[in-house]
Amino acid sequence: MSIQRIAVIGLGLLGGSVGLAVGEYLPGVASTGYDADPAVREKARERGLCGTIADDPADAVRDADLVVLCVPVGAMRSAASAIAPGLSEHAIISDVGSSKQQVGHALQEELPGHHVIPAHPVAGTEQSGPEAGFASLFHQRWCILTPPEGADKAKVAELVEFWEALGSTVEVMDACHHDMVLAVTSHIPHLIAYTIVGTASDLEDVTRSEVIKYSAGGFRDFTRIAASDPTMWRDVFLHNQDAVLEMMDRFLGDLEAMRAAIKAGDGEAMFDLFTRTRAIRRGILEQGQDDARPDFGRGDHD
Ligand SMILES: NC(=O)C1=CN([C@@H]2O[C@H](COP(=O)(O)OP(=O)(O)OC[C@H]3O[C@@H](n4cnc5c(N)ncnc54)[C@H](O)[C@@H]3O)[C@@H](O)[C@H]2O)C=CC1
Ligand SMILES: O=C(O)C(=O)Cc1ccc(O)cc1
Repeated sequence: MSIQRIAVIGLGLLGGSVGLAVGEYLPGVASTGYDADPAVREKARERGLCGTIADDPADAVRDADLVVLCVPVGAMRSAASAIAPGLSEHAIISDVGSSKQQVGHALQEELPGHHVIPAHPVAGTEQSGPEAGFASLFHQRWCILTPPEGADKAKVAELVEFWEALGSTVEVMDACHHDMVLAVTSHIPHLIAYTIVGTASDLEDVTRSEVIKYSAGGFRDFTRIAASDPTMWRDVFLHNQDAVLEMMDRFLGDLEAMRAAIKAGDGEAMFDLFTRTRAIRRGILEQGQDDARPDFGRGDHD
């Protein structure tokens, strides 16, 4: 592995997991971490999330071969600007942000002449903060790289090797395509969960307490997703606006069609859709991609 020193900026769920995974699966690689919040830096030292925790962003990235920005997508630009004075010319600057087009542009604008290769490990939980990370988060998960046109192929290969060492399978994709796919598979599902849980909590008192009491079913799964970090998700919707709006319009059209089917008593339309969606779920399980691992997201991974 040509990457010998890495820097992790932002030490929450993703940054903490990257730091712990490097310690576990790349023990020869030196890691330095930095977080803008001093309380997070303190917790990161306590948990040993990285070999060293720096108190200054430019110091954190000095001599690093790879810098991974693990901050909310709305903070990527300022994090990039803060590390700029310490960056080596040869360093790869990457990130883990959930949306890619705007993040990629922000990083390239802030760091002209540097090797910017955005990435998105499609791996996470509803938890956040420096206590939430665990080394195996990226095992058997996709990591999508969205290198800009003209990116150095050798640097892309180094980043592929890094994510594979952490247990991921890497796919290279255009950033615009990434944002469209993730809008429908991740961003809109989160929006639906936030909305349905909000709708339930707006019900009158008696019904609301019943919703909580009987939430062993599908609603319970929505409450897990709706417990996800508000800052992170606000930023995703602010920075993947076009793709989310496009996919949302399609979804609202389909929801409207189901409303019409229910109103018309059209059981066949319902049965057809439910049969199709059941086949999709079975396909996911056959590929071994079910995220509902018994210990998934319960914070007991250390
Ligand atoms: N939570 C998840 O399941 C997943 C999140 N992501 C992406 O990973 C990134 C981080 O998410 P999480 O780790 O979940 O969030 P988190 O809230 O657990 O951690 C983010 C950390 O960044 C720090 N931070 C904020 N601005 C900063 C700055 N300018 N400089 C240095 N530190 C700063 C915060 O203090 C916080 O400790 C986001 O871009 C998110 O979209 C990607 C895959 C999964
Ligand atoms: O907790 C869940 O179910 C998730 O979907 C985690 C997740 C959140 C954001 C991402 O960009 C990728 C994965």
